[in-house]
Amino acid sequence: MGEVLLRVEGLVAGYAAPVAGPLAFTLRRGEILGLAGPNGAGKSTLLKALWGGVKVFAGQVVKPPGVRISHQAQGFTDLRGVPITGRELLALTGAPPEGLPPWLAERLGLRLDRLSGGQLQFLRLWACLMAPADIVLLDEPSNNLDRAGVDYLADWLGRAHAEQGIVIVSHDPALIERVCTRLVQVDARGAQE
Ligand SMILES: Nc1ncnc2c1ncn2[C@@H]1O[C@H](COP(=O)(O)OP(=O)(O)OP(=O)(O)O)[C@@H](O)[C@H]1O
Repeated sequence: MGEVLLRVEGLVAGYAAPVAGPLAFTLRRGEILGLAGPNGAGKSTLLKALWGGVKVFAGQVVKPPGVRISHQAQGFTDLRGVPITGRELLALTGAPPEGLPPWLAERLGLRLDRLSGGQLQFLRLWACLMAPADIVLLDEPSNNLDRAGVDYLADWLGRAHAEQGIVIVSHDPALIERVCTRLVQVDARGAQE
């Protein structure tokens, strides 16, 4: 069993008021954990709480010292007006381009606003997934991706995650089924492993 990267205990999170939890799970290196549940159950909020992006009302998130987290949020912090290329975006997060699908590798020299929505989504995912982080949090990674993109992502996750612990929120049951080593159900009444 891999080293424990994250221990989540009785986590209740939200904004002005609590909206999600309690959630409890342990994440180890080499695991891909899926957070599943209906719309509005609080999956994205709980994911953000894992790195401190929303308010924690109860419980705790325990990480060993020095553990680094990378988070790919739903939606996009709009960099398309900024004159940087895909290659420069990867350099910003420390993600190597080696291993990118050919249909994206050949466009790395283009400005971000020259990429399609799906190409940009895959690039953002790669920038997050391949950054030097121990824990990777992915919120709806298959949004905007076509079948080839989802297949490439799923194959990559299936092969290359031994060094990391990954948490995925997704409405794509096929992706969850294919890549997750474990599932945690989130619902309005609470969430427990
Ligand atoms: N910035 C915010 N401020 C206040 N409430 C919010 C905010 N973002 C989300 N919420 C509320 O928190 C609750 C949980 O939302 P969240 O997006 O975490 O659920 P989810 O399970 O990820 O939903 P979905 O599957 O639809 O993406 C919802 O009731 C939502 O309206």
